[in-house]
Amino acid sequence: MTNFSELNISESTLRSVKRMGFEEATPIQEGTIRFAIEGRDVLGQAQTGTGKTAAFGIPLIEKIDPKNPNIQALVIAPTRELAIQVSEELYKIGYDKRVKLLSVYGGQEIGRQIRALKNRPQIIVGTPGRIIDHINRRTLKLEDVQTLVLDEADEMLNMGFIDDINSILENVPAERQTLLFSATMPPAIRKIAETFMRDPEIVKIKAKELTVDNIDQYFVKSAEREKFDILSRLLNVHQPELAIIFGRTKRRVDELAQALSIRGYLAEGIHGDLSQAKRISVLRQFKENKIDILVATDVAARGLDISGVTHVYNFDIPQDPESYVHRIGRTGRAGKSGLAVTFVTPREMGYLRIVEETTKKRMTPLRPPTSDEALEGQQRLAVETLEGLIANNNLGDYRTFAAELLENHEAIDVVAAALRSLTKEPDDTPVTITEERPLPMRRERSSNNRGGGDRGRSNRSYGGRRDNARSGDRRNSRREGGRREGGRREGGQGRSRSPRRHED
Ligand SMILES: Nc1ncnc2c1ncn2[C@@H]1O[C@H](COP(=O)(O)OP(=O)(O)OP(=O)(O)O)[C@@H](O)[C@H]1O
Ligand SMILES: [Mg+2]
Repeated sequence: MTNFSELNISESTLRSVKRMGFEEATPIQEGTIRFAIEGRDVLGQAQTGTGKTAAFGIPLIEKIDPKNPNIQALVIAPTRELAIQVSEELYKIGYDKRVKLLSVYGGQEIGRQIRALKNRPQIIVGTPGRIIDHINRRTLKLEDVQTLVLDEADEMLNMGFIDDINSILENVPAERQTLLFSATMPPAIRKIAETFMRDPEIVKIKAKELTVDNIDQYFVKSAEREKFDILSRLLNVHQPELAIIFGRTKRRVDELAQALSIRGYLAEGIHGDLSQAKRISVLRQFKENKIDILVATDVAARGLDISGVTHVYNFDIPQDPESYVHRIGRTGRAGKSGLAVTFVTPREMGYLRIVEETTKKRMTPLRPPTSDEALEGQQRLAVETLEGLIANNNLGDYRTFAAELLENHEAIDVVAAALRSLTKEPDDTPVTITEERPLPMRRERSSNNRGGGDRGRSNRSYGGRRDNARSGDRRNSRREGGRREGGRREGGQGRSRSPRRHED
């Protein structure tokens, strides 16, 4: 591990990085920052959640000349959410240097952007379509751009932005530095590198697997129509602090989000058909923990960095392994642990094997919890809640009523009733989930070389218990509109929690 101070970074940026809580550079940062600061073109590949944003963000900020009021750097990101996220991170890195930046993306009123552009930002972060729009309107002057960044390059290709990128590049000086970052490196990215970059330094953080080790990966084989009930039970057993559920289509996302809400979970969906304001507000609620579950399509969640996502559920198995890597990469970020569960219908098992071959990691089969186990998960949560309240020793007047109850009833009945009132019992309210057609049949490949890195654990029945044991800092008061207040840490000390409610 390298300290940032060994990377030839200015004092002001060092201060910012320190303020952001970064102690040491991650491998991709260590590998790329030096070259990028020297002015070399860099192609960086590293697993999801390993700090690629700062890997280009730090050298980019370093290169900005504060006295030059022109646009000196252009960062292209595939989606609005990512453009916002990247610009927020760049803002933090450039804070001490007082770098001016602006993000431009579709859906935002263009007139406002044009006015903001007149404030002379030095860095532009934007989505391809809107950048081109501004180029055509001549509201974006790119003659002075010295650094060009393509973030999430693989996704931009998937989204068919190649022509847009080509035409943006025609408007950026040829004498420039190009930084390209991606979590996966399909051949098309290499081709881009050959076309757009000058003798790039290729920094590939070798990982045994494409996915990080701190994500436990499971799969559930299930008929399409049983998926939702299994999902609800899993949620009750796992009790995720923050979860993202991926669906294959927009309709799927809408239906899932609604069905989960009907069953009493704090869930919202995001996908490309929602207005930009709605998407941003849903994301904000999720980041602020006002909702527990984000239901999303691939595109809507790509690259999002939301700290504290503990669980990812692939309600539909993704069509290609790269999407799988990106999806589950929303958890297990910055060294934290995470859990991923992929639903797969029997016909789709071939896809699962292809994912495993690509990630070189086997998924552990997960037995769907029974409804009794799901109930037990909720009961355990109620027990923890009570224990937390007791540990807090803040029961004041309740003692009088407790004594009254105990005079008339058996102690065990009183406690059982208290637990029952705190337990979210299985909810069978009918919901509508339209059946999705399975992916086209794909024959399973031979499985004799399936990397068995995970084999030793495959007899574990399911992830719930284990996860229960480590989720000491999850919140307990969900879904109950504030009835739950206490909780217990793994080690037994209680601590208070503020009640939460669904704020719509
Ligand atoms: N050196 C560091 N020390 C601690 N945390 C860091 C460091 N660098 C980045 N982080 C944090 O790690 C998280 C993940 O970083 P980032 O979003 O840049 O990952 P990424 O590699 O771009 O992932 P993805 O492939 O999913 O886009 C962020 O919250 C970021 O602030
Ligand atoms: Mg990223």
